[in-house]
Amino acid sequence: MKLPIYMDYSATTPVDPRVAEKMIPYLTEKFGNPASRSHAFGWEADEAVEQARAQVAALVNADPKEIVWTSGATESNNLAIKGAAHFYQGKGKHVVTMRIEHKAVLDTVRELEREGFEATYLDPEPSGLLDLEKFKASLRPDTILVSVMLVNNEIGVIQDIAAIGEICREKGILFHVDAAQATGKVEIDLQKLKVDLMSFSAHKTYGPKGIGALYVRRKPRVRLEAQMHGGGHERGMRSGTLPTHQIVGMGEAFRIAREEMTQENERVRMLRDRLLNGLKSMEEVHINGDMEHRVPHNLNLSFNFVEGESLIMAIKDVAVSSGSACTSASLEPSYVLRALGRSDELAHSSIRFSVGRFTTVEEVDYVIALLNDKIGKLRELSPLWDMYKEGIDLNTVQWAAH
Ligand SMILES: Cc1ncc(COP(=O)(O)O)c(C=O)c1O
Repeated sequence: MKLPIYMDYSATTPVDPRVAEKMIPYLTEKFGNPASRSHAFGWEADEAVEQARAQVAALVNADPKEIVWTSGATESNNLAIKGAAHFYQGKGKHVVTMRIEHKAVLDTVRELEREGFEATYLDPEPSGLLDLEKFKASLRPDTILVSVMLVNNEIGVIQDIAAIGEICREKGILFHVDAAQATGKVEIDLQKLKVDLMSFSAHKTYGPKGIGALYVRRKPRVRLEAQMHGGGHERGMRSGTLPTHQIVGMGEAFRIAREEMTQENERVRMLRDRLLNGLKSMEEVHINGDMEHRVPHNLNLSFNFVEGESLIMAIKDVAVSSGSACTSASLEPSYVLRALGRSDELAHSSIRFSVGRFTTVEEVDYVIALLNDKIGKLRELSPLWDMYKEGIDLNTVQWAAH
């Protein structure tokens, strides 16, 4: 078995070798600009772009004409939220989202607030799920847009976007969904869902980085104000020469996802559940987020009485994400876990494990053994752990002020 072990598939995935193989000719001999309408190089590239558009549309049961290429889910979220808010601002200036959205949504909504829009950030239930009654109560006559993610990147919880969409449609409010973490994990049927805008990214689904797409509903038609101005590509919604090789990669990655999703989810769920069983036999291990409404590859655990930074250092041969300060750009413990009502301590001691297509049983068993060993050792160094083991209620202890 090769070290380090990769268990951070929610951060990014390797490009599937089948995807890479399809991309290479479009970097070399098939290098034409898909916007060149007057010669065979352009036609060849354009054909590949349109085939990929159909492959992306097929995974989510959309019309290929509803797919707009972008540089990734960050750009798709920006285009959807700012594009819709700017276009429809005459109807109202209120936007609703959730506190556990990805920063690509939260910071975009904050930007709208700076422009004079108003925003409501809904808290999830402790499970991570949105309470539909609280959601309904947040809507106002001037609400023009709701943005709720399908799958949360930290805790893997799946929101009920079918129900949220019904409520939005009934009230004539546009509904945007960030589905960056959902493709290949969750069935998405845009013929059935009342979703108007949906963001996708290739690199979370075994495609290349730097390419994504935005679904823009045609019936009823959704309009957007462009955020990138130029040659009028993508029906004026997103200018810029299309990166054919990246697009071909995304198309092939989504084709594979559609074909292999059922078996892959089964295998990945088995690995995730094996990991959970091997870790939860330890004391004071807390699961973050609902386990029932959750993608099969994600596990987010807090290891009480262990400092997140020390744990990450102790298991440096295993690539995972931490809800703790020093491994992320911000100094705060995970805002997602805090929004679930987790204490700072538990948020700091959290680890997100995300397994995937190339994870093996051997790797899972190695990680289980390593964590059991290291957590045992780290806890031996913790005075709080000693007190807990002696049966002292830590909530009643008077700590000295510093
Ligand atoms: C839920 C979610 N939205 C958006 C993004 C940003 O996607 P991209 O890296 O394609 O810009 C990510 C990835 O980190 C994500 O997990």
